Amino acid sequence: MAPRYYTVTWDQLHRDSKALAWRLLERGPWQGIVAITRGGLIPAAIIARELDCRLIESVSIITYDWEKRGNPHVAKPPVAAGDGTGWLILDDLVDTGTTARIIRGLLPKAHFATVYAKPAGKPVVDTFITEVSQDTWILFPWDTEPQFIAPIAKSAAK
Ligand SMILES: O=P(O)(O)OC[C@H]1O[C@H](OP(=O)(O)OP(=O)(O)O)[C@H](O)[C@@H]1O
Ligand code: HPA
Ligand SMILES: [Mg+2]
Repeated sequence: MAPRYYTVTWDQLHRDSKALAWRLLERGPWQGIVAITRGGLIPAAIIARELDCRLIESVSIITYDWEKRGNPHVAKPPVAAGDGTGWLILDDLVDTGTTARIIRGLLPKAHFATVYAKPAGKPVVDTFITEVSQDTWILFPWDTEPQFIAPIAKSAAK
């Protein structure tokens, strides 16, 4: 288990993805978007809407089984983006940078952007919005649900 968690709500993810879209607008125009499944799909949908981009390619790179990192495996390479010239690659976050390095190898000329970044991944991402510390695990809204939490007075008394 990670020492600390950073919980991201749907509202916050929407706001942060729109903030990323503003930054990326200045860097365009874009031929199309490459979404890294699965985590990149929702930021990619939000940003595609803001940038008025309708051409979406997907790449499937499997690196983690929950918090456990394994050997990265490209389950689906890009087919439509050439060497990446003019294309925008989107993922939810960059952590160790492993996934980013693989996608950069596949699409060396593309611009790589994420909503969140940890320090080890910053050198391999071109644009991001929010940085969290390396020992923080980001909990995305699709991994959580609202639930009862004990009042502070009760939990502090233990
Ligand atoms: O910088 P890294 O250390 O490579 O970590 C970042 C990657 O890990 C997560 O994907 P994951 O492999 O968990 O797959 P998922 O998107 O399908 O959940 C996340 O969505 C990034 O793609
Ligand atoms: O902090 C994280 N949160 C969710 N998925 C991840 N995959 C790598 N790091 C993370
Ligand atoms: Mg992913």
